[in-house]
Amino acid sequence: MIKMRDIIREGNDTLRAEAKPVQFPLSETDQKLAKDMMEYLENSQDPELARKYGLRAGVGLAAPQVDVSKQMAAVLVPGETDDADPVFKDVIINPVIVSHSVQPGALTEGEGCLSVDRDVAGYVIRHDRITLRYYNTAGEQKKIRLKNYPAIVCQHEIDHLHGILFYDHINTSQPFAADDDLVLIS
Ligand SMILES: CC(C)(C)[C@H](NC(=O)Nc1cc(F)cc(F)c1)C(=O)N(CC(=O)NO)CC1CCCC1
Ligand SMILES: [Zn+2]
Repeated sequence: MIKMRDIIREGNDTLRAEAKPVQFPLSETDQKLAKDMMEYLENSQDPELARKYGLRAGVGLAAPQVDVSKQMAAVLVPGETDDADPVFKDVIINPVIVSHSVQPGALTEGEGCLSVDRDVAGYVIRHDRITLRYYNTAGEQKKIRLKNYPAIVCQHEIDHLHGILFYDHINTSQPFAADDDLVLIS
């Protein structure tokens, strides 16, 4: 199972590398990686297991964060209540944002990252809505439209595949600058 010690932190060059596209059909190794990454998110969102193994509760994890420079990321956005279905759950492979809203969106609380052990305040300016094309582990091509929180999570993970970290999108001189059409997502 993936533990916090397997997650690389700022300073590790893999976090700033351009990840390689994944080949299909998935190798045994890549299948296991996809499974392990999703299992990390599931375990980390279970308070008992998170405490037992010292896991930070995560909604997304990209392969470069476990030092594998491949275009693969697990996303698990939970539903409102414990028994509700997840809002979005999949391993996105070779993802491409094929279109997006002109309108920007940002989390009101800013962002953090499993690979960044410090707080960086400010609005992380992203697209409020995206159309995402990706392959799942079965090699099926998917095309989905996401908005608000799930859209933010997927953009955060896709950034990791291109060596981009969340604070690269924060306005350094005015971290909380917001033009009037910015959608603030809570
Ligand atoms: C960095 C961390 C604070 C752990 C962040 N979690 C989070 O924002 N809240 C959260 C956690 C849950 F488990 C369930 C839930 F609904 C909300 C996160 O997982 N990430 C993922 C990451 O670092 N991927 O590389 C950072 C988020 C910032 C915006 C999108 C992803
Ligand atoms: Zn991250």
